[in-house]
Amino acid sequence: MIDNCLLKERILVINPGATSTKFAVYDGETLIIKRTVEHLSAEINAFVKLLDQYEYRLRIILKQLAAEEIELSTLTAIAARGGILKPLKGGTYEITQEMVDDLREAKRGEHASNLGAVMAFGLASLLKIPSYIVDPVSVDEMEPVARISGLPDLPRISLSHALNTKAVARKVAKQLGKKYEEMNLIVAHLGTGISVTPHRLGRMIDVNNPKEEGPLSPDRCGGLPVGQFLKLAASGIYTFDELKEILNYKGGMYAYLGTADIREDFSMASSGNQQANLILEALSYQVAKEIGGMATVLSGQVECIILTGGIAHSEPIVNAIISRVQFIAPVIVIPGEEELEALAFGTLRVLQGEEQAQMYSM
Ligand SMILES: Nc1ncnc2c1ncn2[C@@H]1O[C@H](COP(=O)(O)OP(=O)(O)OP(=O)(O)O)[C@@H](O)[C@H]1O
Ligand SMILES: CCCC(=O)O
Repeated sequence: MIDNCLLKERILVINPGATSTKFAVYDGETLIIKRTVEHLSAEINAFVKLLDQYEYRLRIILKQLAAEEIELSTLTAIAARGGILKPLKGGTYEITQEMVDDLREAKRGEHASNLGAVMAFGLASLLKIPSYIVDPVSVDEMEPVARISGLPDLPRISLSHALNTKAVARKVAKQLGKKYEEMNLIVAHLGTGISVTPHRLGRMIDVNNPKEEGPLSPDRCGGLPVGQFLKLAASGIYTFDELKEILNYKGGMYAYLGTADIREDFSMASSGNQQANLILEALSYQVAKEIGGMATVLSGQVECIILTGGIAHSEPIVNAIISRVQFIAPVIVIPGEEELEALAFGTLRVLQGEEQAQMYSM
């Protein structure tokens, strides 16, 4: 039964992705609507900068809410996936003008999620209601030792799928009758980017930043042989921007096979494409290797390994990873992501006074 006081809050949740905008409306903990609007690449690519998509994406949401007869005046808060902000510990943060300014400037880099807080704040300001982000991609709970890279000028950076990672970790802890803050576990988020995180007693104490480390993913290179990359960068074949695009959007599986959709790779492999087969094998091999490394971060004290994200729908990939890592700990598979729910629940915890919203400041 739903607690009556939960019904007082109606939250609009916004999660902008690279090629889609997902949004939902929750009454308390109850999902009212959930929609994913896929954007045509011709439309999205027409915008020079990511933040230029603000009105285009917001208009789509408003049109859909009107079609569903959800009055904007009934909303009591807006939640959005937080972007590449300054390093923050996990939790729910009130969106402020300062946060929006940082995201607009993309001081720490561009990412589709940078749009989330900007859209939420813009609409919430008009409606005179609060807006929040939860566990943004820049959650940084790394131990000092994990920050060391090998070159003082280049510290390792904590960027990850923190929102989904923490949400599934909490969910599994609950299923096991424990608290997230009492467990040691590893979460591998297998999406368009891949991040593998060891969680110690509720903190993400290390992680591979998918933009520059770890396994190859559908469209990111992950870690590269750095000497060879240096020669490539100095060769003049590519401009700086082209190299950046390769690292972030045209690397990984896409670079080898021309698609970031793993289902297409499987159909190529099943029609006899040996390269497709090898790259699929490499993906599970590299994910397993990363999980093994993160198990050492937890000194082998791993209660469970969670596989999540879109690729966790793929049985062959999941089975290949499990066969290599099951000696470490039991593996639990939670395909897809729970980001909209995590945003709604994180916001609800604040609105109901269970948790205090943290303030973002430089
Ligand atoms: N049902 C499915 N079966 C197999 N693979 C799937 C399925 N759904 C999605 N995928 C694969 O998952 C990958 C995308 O994962 P996901 O949708 O989690 O990424 P995203 O949300 O775009 O990015 P990210 O998770 O990095 O923020 C793609 O390679 C896609 O082919
Ligand atoms: C920026 C961290 C998450 C991702 O790679 O998409």
